[in-house]
Amino acid sequence: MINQIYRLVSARQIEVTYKDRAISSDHVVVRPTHLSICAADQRYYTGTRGEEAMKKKLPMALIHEGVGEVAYDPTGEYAVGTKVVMVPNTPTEEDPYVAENYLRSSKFRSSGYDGFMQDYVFLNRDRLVVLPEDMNMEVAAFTELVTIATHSIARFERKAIKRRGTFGVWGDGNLGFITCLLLKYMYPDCKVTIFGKTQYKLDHFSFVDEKIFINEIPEDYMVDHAFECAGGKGSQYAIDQMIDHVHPEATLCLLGVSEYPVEINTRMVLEKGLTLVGSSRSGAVDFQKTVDLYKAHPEIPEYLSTLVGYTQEVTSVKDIITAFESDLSSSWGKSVMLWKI
Ligand SMILES: NC(=O)C1=CN([C@@H]2O[C@H](COP(=O)(O)OP(=O)(O)OC[C@H]3O[C@@H](n4cnc5c(N)ncnc54)[C@H](OP(=O)(O)O)[C@@H]3O)[C@@H](O)[C@H]2O)C=CC1
Ligand SMILES: O=C(CO)[C@H](O)[C@H](O)COP(=O)(O)O
Ligand SMILES: [Zn+2]
Repeated sequence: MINQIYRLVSARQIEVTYKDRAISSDHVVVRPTHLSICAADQRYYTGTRGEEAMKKKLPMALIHEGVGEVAYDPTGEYAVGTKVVMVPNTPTEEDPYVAENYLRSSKFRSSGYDGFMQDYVFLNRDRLVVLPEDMNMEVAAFTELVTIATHSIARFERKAIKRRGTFGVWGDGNLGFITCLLLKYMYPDCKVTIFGKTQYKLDHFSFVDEKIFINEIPEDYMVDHAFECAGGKGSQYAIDQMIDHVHPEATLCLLGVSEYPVEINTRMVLEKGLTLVGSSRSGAVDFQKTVDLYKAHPEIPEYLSTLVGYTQEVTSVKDIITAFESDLSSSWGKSVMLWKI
């Protein structure tokens, strides 16, 4: 069949390409219905990802956060119309120690490989997770971002010392919101503090124990462990404060992506015996865990609906451009494309 793929060819320029795809029993064909824009997509769309990466990875279809409905499964394992979340990472080998999202051989959609902006997505059958039938699909669209927090907390759990009294999360945006929320559910007895910059953003964090402006942190305020969800230029400032405001032997989980190397106060990392744990992307197991969490706690998707910031019906390339441009000027939440192209 002929599939249409909507590829970014240079900054702010998207073109349609046509690709002939053979249907095989290895693949499930999914029709995307709701696609959500990630900060990483915006770095490619605006060209701020850096000249070298743009040259190396383009042209490619953007978007690695998305859900859809099964359009065809040659084996009949999935019924037509089944609502699924799509896993953007495609591993090509297995390793007994290294997770699929850290294997250099893995192919990650919208980072050198075509993302979900296509008429149909051909997925290996272990690259989709069935969603509850009554799931809010605008929320489900950014499940991939939720899996980033799921994955990072799982790494934290394996690597940190066992004290779990207080957590600090730096970054009052999407990932900070999700990380605070999951911490509250995974460690119900712990105190979670959000460290942010903007009152109206912090107002959305109704479920945390404390909200603190980053320029008003009391000198003696300490947490057991900290998560960095700021990214960009904010990463360095956040990591600096995290180092100052954690107890000795804390674990600092780093999630924010920065285009430039950030300076870290290694003297204090050494003196306090801190563990820095970086996390990038996620794997199929994190998607299954996240969907299980949605099912066990239906309040989680309800809280997450606070993050649906902007929705755009997409029936043309012009609508895709509108969605990306509007996302750039949106001050809160995720932008979701209702994929009807
Ligand atoms: N590791 C991974 O696999 C993934 C990483 N990411 C990355 O995570 C980062 C956050 O993404 P997302 O939440 O969607 O982006 P947002 O822009 O929604 O959130 C970032 C928030 O952090 C705030 N901020 C900036 N500096 C600081 C600071 N020093 N202390 C506290 N808060 C600060 C920003 O405020 P303001 O806007 O006012 O500056 C903003 O509200 C990005 O870099 C993104 O690329 C995303 C997905 C996966
Ligand atoms: O958003 C992400 C995962 O959800 C990652 O930050 C993103 O995949 C990083 O990739 P790239 O190197 O292409 O920016
Ligand atoms: Zn992303």
